[in-house]
Amino acid sequence: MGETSICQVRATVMLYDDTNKRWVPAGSENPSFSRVQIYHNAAANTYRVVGRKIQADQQVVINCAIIRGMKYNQATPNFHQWRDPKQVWGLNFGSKEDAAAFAAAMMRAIDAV
Ligand SMILES: CC(=O)N[C@@H](Cc1ccccc1Cl)C(=O)N1CCC[C@]12C=C[C@@H]1CC[C@@H](C(=O)N3CCC[C@@H]4C=C[C@H]5CC[C@@H](C(=O)O)N5C(=O)[C@H]43)N1C2=O
Repeated sequence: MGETSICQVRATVMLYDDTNKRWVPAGSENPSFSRVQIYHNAAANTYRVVGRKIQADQQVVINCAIIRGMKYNQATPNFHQWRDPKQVWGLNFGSKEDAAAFAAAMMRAIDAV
């Protein structure tokens, strides 16, 4: 057990390719939706963002720790982004409601770690 999901949304997970200054879909060439969740490990009080492709292979396309002091940027109502030590992640949400729910859970997690 160990981890509980505190939110689940649909989003296309993007990575910023700093070399070519462009966003690329995580996990494959063509953008497609993933089920993105925030997991909480109560024992360790850690949180992470995990996303799996919704289509067949359930490929994990993001597995990113939420760290203290992380800045979560709600660039538009549908596109939010943040930096981890290695790269910049972007989420293109399926709906503004999903975006708002994810942002609320993300900001709770950032405040809690
Ligand atoms: C200080 C810092 O780190 N700043 C970061 C942001 C940040 C601030 C604070 C805390 C954390 C972070 Cl991460 C920063 O500015 N970053 C992070 C890497 C990329 C970027 C740099 C330049 C470009 C210019 C344009 C802008 C951009 O990317 N978009 C505009 C807003 C939504 C727009 C929406 C969707 C995506 C889907 C594809 C592309 C498109 O719509 O076709 N696109 C966009 O074009 C998207 N950029 C960025 O966000």
